[in-house]
Amino acid sequence: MTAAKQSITELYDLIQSRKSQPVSGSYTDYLFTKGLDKILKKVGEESTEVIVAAKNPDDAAFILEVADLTYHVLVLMVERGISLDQIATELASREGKMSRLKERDKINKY
Ligand SMILES: N=c1c2ncn([C@@H]3O[C@H](COP(=O)(O)OP(=O)(O)OP(=O)(O)O)[C@@H](O)[C@H]3O)c2ncn1[C@@H]1O[C@H](COP(=O)(O)O)[C@@H](O)[C@H]1O
Repeated sequence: MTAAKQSITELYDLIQSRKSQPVSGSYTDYLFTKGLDKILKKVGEESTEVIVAAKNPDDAAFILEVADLTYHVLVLMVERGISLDQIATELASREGKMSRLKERDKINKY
């Protein structure tokens, strides 16, 4: 497993454990206690921050905002009971579909 895959999986598992075994004072626990609307608000805010940072040449700021958004999306997935494997399966199912669509577009051009 690559470092990126491993760290996302580990973070997802940690977030999931915060849901099943709440740790008082934990930010993740705070989000789960507040509930879905609060998590959605954070995902919205963090998405906007990613958009703003992407327009700035400062890579460090952009990376920080993408990391914040990633964390909050993982919290949202755990809240909704969606696993990383379910997302991976959906992405994998597009592989063939996307190349078929590209082929169809090529054919339609001529
Ligand atoms: N990756 C993160 C992470 N990214 C961002 N954040 C928190 O997200 C918040 C975003 O900052 P904001 O200023 O937007 O929000 P805020 O004003 O602090 O809070 P709000 O009142 O707006 O909700 C900060 O408090 C960050 O600490 C995170 N909090 C936790 N994690 C990871 O989650 C794991 C579990 O953390 P705890 O649940 O806190 O133990 C740890 O390993 C952390 O690495």
